[in-house]
Amino acid sequence: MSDAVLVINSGSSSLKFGLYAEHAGQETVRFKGSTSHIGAEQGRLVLKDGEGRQVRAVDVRHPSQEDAFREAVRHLEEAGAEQPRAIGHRVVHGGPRLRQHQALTPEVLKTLEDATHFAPLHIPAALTLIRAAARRFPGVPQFACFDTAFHATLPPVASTLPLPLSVRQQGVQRYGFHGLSYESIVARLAPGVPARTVVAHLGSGASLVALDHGRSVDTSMGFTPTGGIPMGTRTGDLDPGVLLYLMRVGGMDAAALEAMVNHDAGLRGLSEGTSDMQALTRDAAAGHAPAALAVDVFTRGLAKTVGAYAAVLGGLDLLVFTGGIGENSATVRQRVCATLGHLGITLDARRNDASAEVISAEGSACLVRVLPSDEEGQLARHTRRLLRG
Ligand SMILES: Nc1ncnc2c1ncn2[C@@H]1O[C@H](COP(=O)(O)OP(=O)(O)O)[C@@H](O)[C@H]1O
Ligand SMILES: CC(=O)OP(=O)(O)O
Ligand SMILES: [Mg+2]
Repeated sequence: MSDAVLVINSGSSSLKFGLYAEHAGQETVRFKGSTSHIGAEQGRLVLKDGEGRQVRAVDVRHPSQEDAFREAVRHLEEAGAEQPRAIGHRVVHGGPRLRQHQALTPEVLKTLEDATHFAPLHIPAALTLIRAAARRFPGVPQFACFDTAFHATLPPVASTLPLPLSVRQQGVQRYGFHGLSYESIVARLAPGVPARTVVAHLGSGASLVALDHGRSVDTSMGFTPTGGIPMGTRTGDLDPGVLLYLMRVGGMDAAALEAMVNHDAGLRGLSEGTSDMQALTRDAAAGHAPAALAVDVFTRGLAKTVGAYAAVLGGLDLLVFTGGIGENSATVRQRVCATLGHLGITLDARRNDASAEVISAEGSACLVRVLPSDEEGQLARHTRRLLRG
């Protein structure tokens, strides 16, 4: 029987997946793929083999995550992938009772179902994928890895929201997300994780974490992945008075507000068009004022959070950029770092333009790095560990 582990990372608009085998105690990629723009008119499915060679690249239209999953499995099989021994799912939010990576038993599934109101955008999608995978691979054990698990180390001063006790007792608190991504960065830096590190995960969803010797001590997303810094289509933190105003004066109900703050806001709302950072930085450079404003609001939110976390950590030794924007946008990194000179950050422009692994200048008091997020590798490691019990 194969020892392959299939991992499924469903994000807000993409599905990333991978098949991993174990060689000399290390998880190695057999295949890795992604499908983008789920729900949009046109997306793209890309599949690569273990050597990074592209074995598939096709235009696709996937109305839902389930369609994307079915197609991903079809392409994997056509490319010669073996049947998985176990399946690991990234689950963004498990609510207050599911914070540890674990086997998906019927009880755990029920607990996840009961937590739907904690993350109505994420939990139903995760449940759909788990059920689709169970139908497609009957009898193959499945495991859930939660984005929130990494943030179990948040001290009460960071996890507590300033709300009455009766509300806090319901589990309304800061959970924090992108935990698998942060953990992959810590693993990459180990054993030399500097004492005072900030990681900025900048993808469709974006958040930052303050790491004290590699442990999460503060993070920008809160009760849901809608909070924190402004994102592609999400507001990030917002004066609660705005929501009350829109309910009273705009007549908006919970569903309308949920759609607005998650899908029509952030870069998309500011630019009155796209949420794609690559297009926005290009349009901003060409003098398009709404695009320039969108980039400015995004980078200012980022810089302010890095500054706040330097205060929490008592200084900063290392700043890491990761995620689609963090790994690719020299403009965003340059804008953020330009306002952080007082923390001892100096960028090397050439290295930044090349997205080199170290982009700070020689002699910069704070190191700045660009590192790839490896949520899938982290999923594979956890899944195999859990499979072995
Ligand atoms: N060269 C680039 N310059 C700027 N932004 C980029 C570039 N390449 C990708 N991005 C941005 O990365 C984001 C997607 O990041 P990713 O981490 O893949 O997202 P997801 O959260 O869906 O996993 C998009 O907003 C896209 O615009
Ligand atoms: C937590 C979250 O926002 O996930 P993603 O960035 O994958 O949408
Ligand atoms: Mg993501």
